[in-house]
Amino acid sequence: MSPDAPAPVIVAIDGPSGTGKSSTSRAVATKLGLSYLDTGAQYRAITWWMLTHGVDVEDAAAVAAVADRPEILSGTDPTDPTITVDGTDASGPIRTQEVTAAVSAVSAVPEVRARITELQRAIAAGAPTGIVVEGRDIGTTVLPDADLKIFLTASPEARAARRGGELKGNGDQAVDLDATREALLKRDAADAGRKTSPLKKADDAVEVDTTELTLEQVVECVVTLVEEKQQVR
Ligand SMILES: Nc1ncnc2c1ncn2[C@@H]1O[C@H](COP(=O)(O)OP(=O)(O)O)[C@@H](O)[C@H]1O
Ligand SMILES: Nc1ccn([C@H]2C[C@H](O)[C@@H](COP(=O)(O)OP(=O)(O)O)O2)c(=O)n1
Repeated sequence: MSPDAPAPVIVAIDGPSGTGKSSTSRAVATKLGLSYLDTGAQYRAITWWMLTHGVDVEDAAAVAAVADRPEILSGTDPTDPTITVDGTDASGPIRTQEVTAAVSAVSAVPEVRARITELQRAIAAGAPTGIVVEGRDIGTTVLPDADLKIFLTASPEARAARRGGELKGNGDQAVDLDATREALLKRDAADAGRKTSPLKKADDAVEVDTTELTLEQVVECVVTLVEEKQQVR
């Protein structure tokens, strides 16, 4: 790195499902020329591997025993994020309902978290200009020294409507918003209730309630906060 290149900036964005973490993180990273890491995709990828290898995802010991087996690679270009498992593109299969229903159980297993956390820290340390990392425990556990921590929230109704919009976009005509809302809340409860590294706002995170904000407004807000941090460094 040249002597006057700015130090890499590390941004952690956490929050429950449907609060806008992925869309916000990708847009902020693109605008600021940073790398991007979707840690939920990594937990989904290891869950998909468990399901396709016949591992009982409710059996924590069985999951722990093979947690180091899958090779998970994340591409960190925010305009084209990729994920492969043992060399196979997993971007489609990790979004199925089957994986969504199993991911909280798999990601609660400490050996899974240790493995994935190590990958995440290595990726963040290797990002040349810095990185936006989004998930549930980035500000609290993975990158506690991040330059900026954001915790996104939104009402369950707004989050269900956003997810419902995505399902409709995928061709699903009969989206039941109540069922979507219940499924989101159930996953939030599992993610916030687990022992190891639960979903939680870091004490020094800035909380942004996105219920009444457009995506553009949220992105603008986070970009401004990153730029403020960069100026004082
Ligand atoms: N502030 C917002 N207002 C309206 N829709 C939004 C907003 N932020 C995100 N969305 C939309 O909501 C959906 C879920 O957003 P996403 O970024 O995947 O959330 P998360 O990563 O927190 O689960 C996407 O379709 C996205 O375009
Ligand atoms: N840092 C993280 C990121 C995700 N997880 C787990 C818990 C989440 O329910 C799943 C899926 O995360 P993902 O961000 O893909 O979820 P949604 O986009 O909200 O559907 O992974 C986690 O335990 N820790």
